Amino acid sequence: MTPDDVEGSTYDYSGKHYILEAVLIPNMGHLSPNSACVLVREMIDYFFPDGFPPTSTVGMVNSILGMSLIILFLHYISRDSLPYPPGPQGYWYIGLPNSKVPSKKFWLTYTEWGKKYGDLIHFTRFGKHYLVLNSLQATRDILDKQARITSDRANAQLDHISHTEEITSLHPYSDKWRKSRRLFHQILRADATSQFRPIQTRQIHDFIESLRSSKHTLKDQISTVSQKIMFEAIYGLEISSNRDEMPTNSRETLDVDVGAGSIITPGWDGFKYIPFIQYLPSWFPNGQLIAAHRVLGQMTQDGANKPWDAVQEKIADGDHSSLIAKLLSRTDPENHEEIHTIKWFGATSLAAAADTTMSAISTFFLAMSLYPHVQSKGQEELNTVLGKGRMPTFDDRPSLPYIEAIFREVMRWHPALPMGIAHDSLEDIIYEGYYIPKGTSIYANIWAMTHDASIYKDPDQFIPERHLREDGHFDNINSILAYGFGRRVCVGRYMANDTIWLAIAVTLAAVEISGLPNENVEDYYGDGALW
Ligand code: HEM
Repeated sequence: MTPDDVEGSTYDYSGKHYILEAVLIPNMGHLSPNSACVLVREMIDYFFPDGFPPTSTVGMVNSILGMSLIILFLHYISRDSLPYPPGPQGYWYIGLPNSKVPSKKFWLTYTEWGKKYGDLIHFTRFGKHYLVLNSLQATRDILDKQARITSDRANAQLDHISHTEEITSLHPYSDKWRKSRRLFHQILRADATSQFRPIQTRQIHDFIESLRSSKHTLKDQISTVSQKIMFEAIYGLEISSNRDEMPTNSRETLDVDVGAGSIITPGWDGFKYIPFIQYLPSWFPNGQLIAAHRVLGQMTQDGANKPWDAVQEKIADGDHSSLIAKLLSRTDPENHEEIHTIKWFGATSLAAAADTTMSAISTFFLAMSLYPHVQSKGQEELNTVLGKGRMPTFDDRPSLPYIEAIFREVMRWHPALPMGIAHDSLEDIIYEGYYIPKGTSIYANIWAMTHDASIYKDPDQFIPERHLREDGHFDNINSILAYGFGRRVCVGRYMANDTIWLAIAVTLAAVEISGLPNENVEDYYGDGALW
């Protein structure tokens, strides 16, 4: 190789030592891809003069050193000489250690870190890059405007063991996701969700009855109504409570998922990227995580199979009334791919809807308990518009602006997924002079955005009035940040809007909320991401 092979280079190519020198110099952005290839080829020649694989011990040591340097070199040239966004520094390869990765109420920590690092916070874990976006502007620029390259989901070897990749919310950006999302859209788009309103109405009225008589905790009852709506709407199945075998299964699946490195907590899935981790024996540090993924895999499968089998039994008995049965009746029985999509549409609906809906309704109860004057104002509006004793219906929604404002404030005050679900980047991104490498997990800190004091005065206070405008209009429902961004925005948001709005309106019309019974307020506004 001659100096001409490397464009604009100032190196002395008289000996092979230039390779080491080049590798150790971080700013390699001036190299063209061609020149980089030539350099890598030269490095291979240098470290493997007798060919590959090496036959002696010295050759083996040489090759390990050589491969490490080549990887380091490729890493540096891909940075295009721009810095990563600022963020907490970790150790080589390990990146940020466990003890430094926020796990409890992590959205608060990232909001606090934003004061030090700014709107973009970057860190690494085991070679995986993480980026937290603390401002709406940066989120719109990266997740909305660049949605074509920021709509992937992380997918590691362990996700095959846990089968979580079968859940639509966790599908990589692929044809499989597109097909599944199309099915969701067909059933849950704005003008289709009214089909579920009779179910939502009946279940929410039953919930009010249970509030008066049930011995279960309030949280259990809220969880029950959230799950009952989904089981009936999708599978046509009646469950008795959230402690039934089927829903408990989906609840526990989520718990195990969080423990096993869920992608709703930035950095916690980092260990999944340790090379060959799926082959570690269980006695090895982190080896138990593989076992946890196997358990998760069984639970994920059960969560999909049990309601599916129950529907098949109903179909065999001649009952074709459920949504799943209707979808199957339109599908060629030989089209196994389509049937698989329908099956996992059901499982995803349960997993994605139940706890998010529960979180929002719990937040409403907490707010009414802490802000009794808001409750009174809501009840006054209901009495004035509907007359005392009449239960609100979906048709009343446009004439109840204060109830609408309470709903909007619930969604702002404590979003169910305060940092959404990570979007992974499919290409390198340069933003505001920073380099965001391909494969970065990008989190929108929704909580930081809905608590931005420059937009929401006294953001920690529950103030529905902030949503009331003089012209009487509300922002489009799609502006609710709690539903996420870009092409992965929550596809169930219209159904969620209906359930949560009706639960708020009917509860206010029917019961007085005064202090939360027998439970710690923190249970409603707790450490978990979902509630
Ligand atoms: C309070 C209620 C809800 C909230 C706050 C919520 C929030 C979210 C968020 C933040 C995401 C991730 C968006 C992103 O990646 O940027 C999401 C995705 C999703 N949600 Fe919801 N959700 C709710 C209810 C529901 C319901 C009722 C359903 C279904 C019936 C549902 C189905 C889904 C699905 C399938 C996805 C994955 C979309 C995709 O990856 O393409 N959600 N949701």
